[in-house]
Amino acid sequence: SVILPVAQRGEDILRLKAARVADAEFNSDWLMQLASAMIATMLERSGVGIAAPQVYISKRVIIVASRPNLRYPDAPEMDAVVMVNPEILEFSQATTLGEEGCLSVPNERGQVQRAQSIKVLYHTLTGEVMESTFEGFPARIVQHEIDHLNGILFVDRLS
Ligand SMILES: O=C(CSC(=O)[C@H](Cc1ccccc1)CC(F)(F)F)c1ccccc1
Ligand SMILES: [Zn+2]
Repeated sequence: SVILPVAQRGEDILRLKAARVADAEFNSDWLMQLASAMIATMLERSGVGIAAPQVYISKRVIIVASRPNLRYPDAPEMDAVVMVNPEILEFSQATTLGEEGCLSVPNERGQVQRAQSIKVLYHTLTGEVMESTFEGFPARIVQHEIDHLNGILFVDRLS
């Protein structure tokens, strides 16, 4: 499906606080098409996540799709999870330092401190409310993507 352009560091869209998806938008063709275009764009750029502001849509939608990779060889293989209006309800006290990269900050990698596990409340594309716990690399991706919804880039958090 559609591959979208990805905003790069320095573009204002990446620094905005994204708007919540309105109830009327759930189950809409618009939201479905946005999610599938985000997934296609993420896969094309071989990412493990992506946030709507990165494709110039300032709305609170993220995709999380962990897979084993060079840096995290034992990362779980996950089907892409679409999270609408995600909120982190709990952060573990335990944190881990781990390498991150970003499709909006090419050619840069860095060590970021993140909570080892988190409890997230989010809506599915159909508006169903989900509450899930994530650990390790998937938890890291969720925190990285929710940062994008709040105008934060991983380079702002380099240790
Ligand atoms: O697949 C990537 C490319 S960067 C990436 O997939 C970002 C997600 C991400 C990678 C690594 C840690 C946390 C989040 C995607 C972004 F920028 F749209 F959010 C990768 C980079 C470093 C470590 C492991 C994997
Ligand atoms: Zn990023």
